[in-house]
Amino acid sequence: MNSMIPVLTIDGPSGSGKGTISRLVAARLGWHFLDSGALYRAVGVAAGWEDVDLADPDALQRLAERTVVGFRDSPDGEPRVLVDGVDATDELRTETAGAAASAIAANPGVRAVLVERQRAFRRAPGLVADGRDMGTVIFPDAPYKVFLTAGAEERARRRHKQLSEKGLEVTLDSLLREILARDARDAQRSVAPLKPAEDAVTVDSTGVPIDAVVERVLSLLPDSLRQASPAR
Ligand SMILES: Nc1ncnc2c1ncn2[C@@H]1O[C@H](COP(=O)(O)OP(=O)(O)O)[C@@H](O)[C@H]1O
Ligand SMILES: Nc1ccn([C@H]2C[C@H](O)[C@@H](COP(=O)(O)OP(=O)(O)O)O2)c(=O)n1
Repeated sequence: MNSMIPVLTIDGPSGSGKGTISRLVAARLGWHFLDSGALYRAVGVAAGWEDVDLADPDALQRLAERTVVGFRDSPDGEPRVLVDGVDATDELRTETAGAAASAIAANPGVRAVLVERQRAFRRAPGLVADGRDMGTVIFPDAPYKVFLTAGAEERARRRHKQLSEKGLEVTLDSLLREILARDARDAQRSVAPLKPAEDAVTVDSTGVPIDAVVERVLSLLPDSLRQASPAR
């Protein structure tokens, strides 16, 4: 039965390290990985391509229904994301796509379309799921839940470094403003707001190196699960 397959949820605000930590933990465990934000970002990018009005909830829901998102492994460990068959990985990682995703994600119709698609990622031997509502809405029965945080200035610095390394020039100030605006919108929306699940363990990664965060998260799982087996 699907509910027998273990899930580790990692929710938190932008730049807290969810994607990085989730991928590393999934690799250590030999589990699958769900980047749920990529699904919302893909609808945002598709809206730009098809000129769909972000303020039209029905049009957005229909767009979410027909947008096909695929993930393909890549040698650098960061999976490529295909939107309707087109590799849109670089476009998806921009702050413009993040802001569009955050706006779209407040739409209950869009969220409803994506629920079952996200649950389909739960496959043996296990799943690490990264997002905003993984522990609260999508996998409420997950046995392991983390709420990953870090101070807003540090998150903005991390994002700034990440984008600069990709050759994208954005000022630190504008990134901090965008991150704070996105935090507020994601936490204040009425449907599936960003908040820790009641049974989540909060991990503050401010000033904590990536490998130490990975170990902290892995320490929440029993030894028996920490024996890596290849993901299928
Ligand atoms: N604990 C950490 N310390 C320093 N940098 C980190 C840490 N965790 C993540 N990062 C870096 O911060 C950036 C944003 O991380 P990411 O995983 O994309 O966050 P999120 O998925 O929560 O938005 C990446 O460049 C990543 O390497
Ligand atoms: N499970 C999720 C995942 C993302 N979202 C929305 C809200 C976020 O601001 C955007 C983008 O999410 P994503 O995780 O890709 O963004 P960050 O990497 O944290 O900056 O999508 C959501 O509402 N629910």
